[in-house]
Amino acid sequence: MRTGEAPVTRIDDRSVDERIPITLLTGFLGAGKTTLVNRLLSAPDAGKIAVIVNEFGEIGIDGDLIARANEDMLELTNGCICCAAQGDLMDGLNRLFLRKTTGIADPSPLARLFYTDMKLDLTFRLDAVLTVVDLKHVIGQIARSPEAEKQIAIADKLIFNKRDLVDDAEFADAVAAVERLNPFSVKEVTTHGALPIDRLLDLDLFEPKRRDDMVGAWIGADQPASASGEAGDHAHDDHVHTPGVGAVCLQSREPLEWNALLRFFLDLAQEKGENLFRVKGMVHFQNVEKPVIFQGVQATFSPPTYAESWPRGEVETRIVVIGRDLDAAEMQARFAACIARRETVLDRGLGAI
Ligand SMILES: Nc1nc2c(ncn2[C@@H]2O[C@H](COP(=O)(O)OP(=O)(O)OP(=O)(O)O)[C@@H](O)[C@H]2O)c(=O)[nH]1
Repeated sequence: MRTGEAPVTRIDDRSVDERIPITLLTGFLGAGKTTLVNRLLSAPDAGKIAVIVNEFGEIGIDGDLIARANEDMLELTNGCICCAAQGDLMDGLNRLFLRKTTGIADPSPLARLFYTDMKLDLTFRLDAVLTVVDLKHVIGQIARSPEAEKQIAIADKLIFNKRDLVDDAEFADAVAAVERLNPFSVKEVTTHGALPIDRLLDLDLFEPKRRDDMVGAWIGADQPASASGEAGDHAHDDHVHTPGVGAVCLQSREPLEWNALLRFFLDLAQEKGENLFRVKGMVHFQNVEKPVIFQGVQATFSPPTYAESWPRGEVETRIVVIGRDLDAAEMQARFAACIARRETVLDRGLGAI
């Protein structure tokens, strides 16, 4: 959905999603992306993976660094996934790993493509945006680079790398600095990108549809409330005015009204523009039993889908908004206006007459 367009609700049949999963790997210069990809490709259970190393039109400077450890590995050094999808290149391929060469690249245009390019959407699904974080240097990178902030803000999973280079105090400071930008994403801590394949691929964290067990993690519902920087029902004073990049979590146990929430997001997308990075929501709508997954990257929203069940069985709307200079108090006030008005006994009685 682009700003101004109404989304179409669709119900997914998860059992028949045979699209090729794409993992988008991003992270600042030298964070450890190549190291991680090398490890991944050497894993005996890696299967057939294509690695697209570059952004469009760039020279493949990293190509030689990626060890051809596995004969099933396919590397597209100047690849465009749209073109690749048309050839036999993709035959038998079961995974595609997209590795951004440039450490300062913004991953959001590509993520948005999955909402807007229907041809791409037929063949591929974006599994997750993984952002590698250099624990040693991330605080300086956040201070100097808006792109570094954005890469962290948009991540579905943050991979804190180079644990060997920081002591416990530096580690805690770095994690705190990153969590201020994106408190809700799933996290891993590692050295030299040494993570098992099942913690990197097939996570279903970008737009959870296939794995209900990931929905709670996707929306940060598995994390303690004190770490979440919530607005909504439980606003914390220290998160009400967050300059720079930050997250606001809106929550409500009362059901919401569809049109009002839609208006809320259309207005937010219009007002914030480029400064709105990511929206992830699991919404309890009036007269709808199942949770509705509602999410977007910048002003582009995906069609809402249903999840099968509520995390921990708790029926509660939880929407995470990540962006720059968000006014949590104002957002909370507007969000409160989206709560559906209760039908009173009298109203129902009158309706029956
Ligand atoms: N000590 C230590 N060094 C690491 C770790 N991970 C990666 N490195 C080193 O950090 C340097 C950069 O790693 P790369 O994997 O090339 O990083 P990258 O993100 O691909 O770098 P760019 O392509 O420049 O963006 C290399 O010298 C790696 O060997 C780690 O966990 N600990």
